[in-house]
Amino acid sequence: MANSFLSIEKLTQRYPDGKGGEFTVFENASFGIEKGEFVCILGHSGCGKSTIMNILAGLSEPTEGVVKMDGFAISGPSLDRGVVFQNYSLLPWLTALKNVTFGVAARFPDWTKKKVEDHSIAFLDKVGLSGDAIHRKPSQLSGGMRQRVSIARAFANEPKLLLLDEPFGALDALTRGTIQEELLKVWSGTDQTVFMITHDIDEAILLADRILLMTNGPLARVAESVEITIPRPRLRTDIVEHPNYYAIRNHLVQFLGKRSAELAGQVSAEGETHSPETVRIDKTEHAGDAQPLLQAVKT
Ligand SMILES: Nc1ncnc2c1ncn2[C@@H]1O[C@H](COP(=O)(O)OP(=O)(O)OP(=O)(O)O)[C@@H](O)[C@H]1O
Repeated sequence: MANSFLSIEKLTQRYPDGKGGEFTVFENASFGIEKGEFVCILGHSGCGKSTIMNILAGLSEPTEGVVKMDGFAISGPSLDRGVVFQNYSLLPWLTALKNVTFGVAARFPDWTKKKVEDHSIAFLDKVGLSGDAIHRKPSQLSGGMRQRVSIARAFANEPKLLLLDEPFGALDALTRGTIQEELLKVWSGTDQTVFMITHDIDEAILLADRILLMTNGPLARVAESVEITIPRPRLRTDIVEHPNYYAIRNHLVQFLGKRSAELAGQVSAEGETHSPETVRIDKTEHAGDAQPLLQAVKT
């Protein structure tokens, strides 16, 4: 894990409790993410998902612990790490295209104006935006179109790590479904690593290689790492037919409905590290007859 592309080592976050003391959001959390992986994190409100994401983005410092990317400790924001929030955060005075070229030109200062523009147009096209729409300002676009611009902008900058904080939270279900598939399309052609917060179990199964499950806070922990044993490319309409789909889904629902509370609030022993347990659920014939339906292996 310490050799992973992204290595989260003994991360602890405490905040003042407003009564002169402090409370611990999570303690000694340790996990790794490999290059090119798409990892989603699921957990109840307040368990510390956004706190972890802000630390990975370099927007805030943990109370203790370190995050390393490519072996180097993260400190402060960097163009190597792109963030997409739920509220789009586009520059309102620029067109959709200019919102993308703005970042690309900063990231690749040696490129000609034409190269920057062609590259940006190609990424907008991948998320289904072309023609007139790319010359409109954010206020003239729908919520779904704005979020497409945010995603195109983040991928066009080619950061090593993309952090997505509930990017589809504000969208209606139909738009959400289309953009999820566009996101997969734009990601699958790259070796970019994605870490995404979502509250939507089906979205996480569709998108992720692995889902990290957090117990409830305070004193939350990343308890499990559930492998999504459904081959890619995945389509929303097809994956529900896969023999592993409902087995994985039920496991996630059980965790969030029950075990996230049962496992919550455990104080660590001095110096203890909390690494998630790997959970692999495979009901396909390739899994082998002798294999149990659910394997839980400590990493
Ligand atoms: N700057 C801060 N000062 C004090 N407490 C904070 C601060 N930021 C977050 N918290 C607290 O830390 C805990 C974790 O917050 P965080 O936003 O990371 O949770 P979350 O899992 O992302 O929740 P949600 O799913 O609702 O977005 C919460 O109890 C929150 O109130």
